[in-house]
Amino acid sequence: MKIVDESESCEMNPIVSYDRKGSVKVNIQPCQQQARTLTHLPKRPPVDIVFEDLYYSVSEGRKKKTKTILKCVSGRLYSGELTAIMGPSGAGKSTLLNILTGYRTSGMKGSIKINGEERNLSQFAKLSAYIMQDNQLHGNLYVEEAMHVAANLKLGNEHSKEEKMDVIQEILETLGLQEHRRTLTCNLSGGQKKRLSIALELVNNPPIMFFDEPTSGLDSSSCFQCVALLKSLATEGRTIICTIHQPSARLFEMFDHLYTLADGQCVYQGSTAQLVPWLKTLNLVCPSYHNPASFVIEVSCGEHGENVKNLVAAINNGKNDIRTGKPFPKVDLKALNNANMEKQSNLSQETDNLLSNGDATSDQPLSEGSNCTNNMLLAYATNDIAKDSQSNSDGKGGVVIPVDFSDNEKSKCDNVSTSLLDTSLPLSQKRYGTSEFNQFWIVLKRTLLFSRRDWTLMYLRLFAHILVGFLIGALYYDIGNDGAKVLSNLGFLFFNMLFLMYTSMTITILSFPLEMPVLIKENFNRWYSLRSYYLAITVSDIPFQAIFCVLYVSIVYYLTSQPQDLSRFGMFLGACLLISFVAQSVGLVVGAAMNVQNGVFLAPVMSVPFLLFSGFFVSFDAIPVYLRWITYLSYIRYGFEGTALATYSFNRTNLKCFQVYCHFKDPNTTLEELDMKTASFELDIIALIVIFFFLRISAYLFLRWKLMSSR
Ligand SMILES: Nc1ncnc2c1ncn2[C@@H]1O[C@H](COP(=O)(O)OP(=O)(O)OP(=O)(O)O)[C@@H](O)[C@H]1O
Repeated sequence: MKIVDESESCEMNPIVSYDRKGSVKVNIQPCQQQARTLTHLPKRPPVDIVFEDLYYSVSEGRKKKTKTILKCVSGRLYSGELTAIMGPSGAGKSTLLNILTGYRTSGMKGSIKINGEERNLSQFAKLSAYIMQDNQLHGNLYVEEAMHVAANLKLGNEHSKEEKMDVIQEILETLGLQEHRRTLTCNLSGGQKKRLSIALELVNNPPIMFFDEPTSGLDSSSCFQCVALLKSLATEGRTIICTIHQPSARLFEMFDHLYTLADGQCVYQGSTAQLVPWLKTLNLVCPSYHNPASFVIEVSCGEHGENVKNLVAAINNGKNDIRTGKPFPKVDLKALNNANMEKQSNLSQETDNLLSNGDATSDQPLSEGSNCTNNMLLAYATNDIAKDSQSNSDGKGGVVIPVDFSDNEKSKCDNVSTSLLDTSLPLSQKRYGTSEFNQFWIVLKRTLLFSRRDWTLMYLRLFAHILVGFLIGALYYDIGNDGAKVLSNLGFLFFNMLFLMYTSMTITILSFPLEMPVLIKENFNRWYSLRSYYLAITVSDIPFQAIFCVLYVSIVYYLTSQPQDLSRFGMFLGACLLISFVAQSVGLVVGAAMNVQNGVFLAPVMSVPFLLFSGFFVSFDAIPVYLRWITYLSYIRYGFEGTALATYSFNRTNLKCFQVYCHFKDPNTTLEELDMKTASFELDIIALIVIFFFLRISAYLFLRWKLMSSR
């Protein structure tokens, strides 16, 4: 008999035995899943993280009141261990994770050490990967393609194609994604997406991996698979840190190390196995059959009384570490409670005094140069117990809590295999896995692949340009050489600008807002530089827009009987193409600077003044002097002027006249009427090119700013 539990891919081995009476007993024992190791991955060093007195605050509200989120927490996260950061909602788990990853840096004080050295953010970024909560994947890629993109970007040209294939193959097999390699990412289940997110980051074997709520949205079986995967990554010598809400007892047991936060302070740090015994020493008895993870959250929420202060003090706000095989720090509970009560009453008075002065709040920031110990006074004034533990630890407050923070000895899991890892931290690693040109090329190919996959939009654009082209051609049919229909022809020229402007602009407004979450993740995890990404994205749509524009212009130019002269057609087309590209750039700027709602509203509205001052509605002379500067900014004006000059300037012969009198028979009359007699086509083109580059650079700067401000 063989029972296969597919959900966990683990065979169950039945052991059949017979008792004395001859009846059959079947014991089903779950087999140990064969731990697969990733052998093809590049070797990386094991990394331990120690953080001390981490303080983080944000400004809030109109009065810019400071809100303290992390209150001088300390902790240690070791390689080879799977660490869970737990705590009630709003305790500061994600904030701590964001700070440890280096994703958040402003407003933070304290020290973070990597293998005993102060963290160098740039160096650290090369060693770590941050897998965010929402998987942030490109839905239009097959699993295999997504892996190839990651491998090409992260492993660069130093590894051959075969080596990359081996790495991809091995990771996909290890993570159980091999059979889904030809599945589109958008069709993967939640658990598979999570595994793919991990697989993508595993390509360059980061020794530290951070996960924000890796089990959120997964069923219990997928949760188990996910945590089992994290555990196996840790067992291979990596430092795996994840935030998790409230794991089941089964999941909880799989973690090696637990770091629990409550209201921005550490209430427990140590082995998961030691949690219950440790809490017991503080008179917090976890009932039998009660999930220890739930119990510690309940305690942190205050459901079992006011224990948070005691816990923070006992664990010295993360400076103590409760480790299996090590004696507990000594805690004099009675003295601790007395000290708390005494200080509570003293502090209500202190708090009142401080608050009545009007400038001290619980969320007071640390002043420059001050340290956490100084700040404790303020924290203290608002019932923060952290200082108590510090003063107590030196034996003056009646509570004896040995601080073993300087103790670098640690008990690693016995089953950790660090054979895959080099032990030295590489000092001169490149910032990215491959050159910026390669990054540009890979991202460009990926973007073109998206366009190929999502042909609906391309067909729509093609259809719109051809349909509108024929519609305009029919409406203004054969008017281009008719002296009596010059005003209508000018209307046609203006409509061209309008149509090309809107079709180009609306497409690009959404480019960045839709890509932003993936961009944030990939850029933060050092897949590529923003410059390479930006160039690839902005270049990728230019050929399509050019083709659509050429098609549209050819149709309308021919049907409306504009001058049948190749050079005039070239000039006309040139001005139209530039208008398209400039309008694309406007869309990119708006998309980079604003969110979707504001952008979609503002981009067309912002274009209205440029349309008004294009020279079609009011000639330059008729515009009030103080408003004339707007015409210089109006790219529509340059486009309109360019097409008008291509049509009527350059010594065009008189138009045909089928009526008694045609006022605009002479093209010069039209140019005089438009105030374009002295206008220069070359200047119009130069102005459009300058505006194009100005907008493209602005879009890049806005995007960079948005990327920074999102962190
Ligand atoms: N930029 C910010 N401005 C104001 N408050 C913030 C900001 N970022 C975080 N906070 C506050 O800090 C506290 C901790 O937030 P954080 O997201 O770290 O909590 P969490 O423990 O991860 O919660 P959850 O489990 O619900 O995700 C919350 O009260 C949150 O409102």
